[in-house]
Amino acid sequence: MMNIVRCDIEGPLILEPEVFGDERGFFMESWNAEKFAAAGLNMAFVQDNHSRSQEGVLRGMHFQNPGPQAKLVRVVNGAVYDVAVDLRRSSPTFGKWKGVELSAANKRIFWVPQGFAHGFLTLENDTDLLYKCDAAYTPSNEHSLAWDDPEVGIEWPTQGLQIQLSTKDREGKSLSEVEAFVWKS
Ligand SMILES: Cc1cn([C@H]2C[C@H](O)[C@@H](COP(=O)(O)OP(=O)(O)O[C@H]3O[C@@H](C)C(=O)[C@@H](O)[C@H]3O)O2)c(=O)[nH]c1=O
Repeated sequence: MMNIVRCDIEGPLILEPEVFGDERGFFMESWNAEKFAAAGLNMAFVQDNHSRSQEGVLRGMHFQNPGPQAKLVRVVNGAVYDVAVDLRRSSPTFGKWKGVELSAANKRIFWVPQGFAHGFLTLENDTDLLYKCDAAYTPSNEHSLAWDDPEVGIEWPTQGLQIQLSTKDREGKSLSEVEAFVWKS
């Protein structure tokens, strides 16, 4: 049985799949349409992504609008601190964030619904992060919320890490600047 942990923000979920270990290694279902639908995750994925990052890489906080993407995120090598920021304009938790450690060891899967900005900080070298998306990548609709926006105030576990950002993410915007682009529902 998969364990489902709800968050204090309505929407994101932490999924803890059942892991079957034996002398060969382990087996787990990382996605099962019927079982995940029973948990309310009833969607058609259209894209699977894989990124590898070195320790201290911070990618985010990204969102698309129009064309919002829900994401099902997991780590198969290494570890990340993964964060979702609620950018649903009419949500009572607009601007609030949820962070969770995802690792090859804990095998947690993070469900980030549509209308959230998503990003992560890599805690180990050669961290492989896989995620499924329910809408295609459309770069012209993509926006970057600054990872360190003081109004959002994400508490990143940066201690001892040399943070590396893409050019795009160094130019991330503040919450008030991206507010014009967020999902209205
Ligand atoms: C995201 C993406 C990128 N690309 C290309 C564009 C670019 O040349 C190269 C690297 O893109 P980026 O710098 O945007 O990659 P990255 O910073 O890893 O972007 C990702 O960050 C995480 C936090 C997310 O949530 C994702 O949705 C996505 O935005 O890959 C695609 O072809 N398809 C895609 O779906």
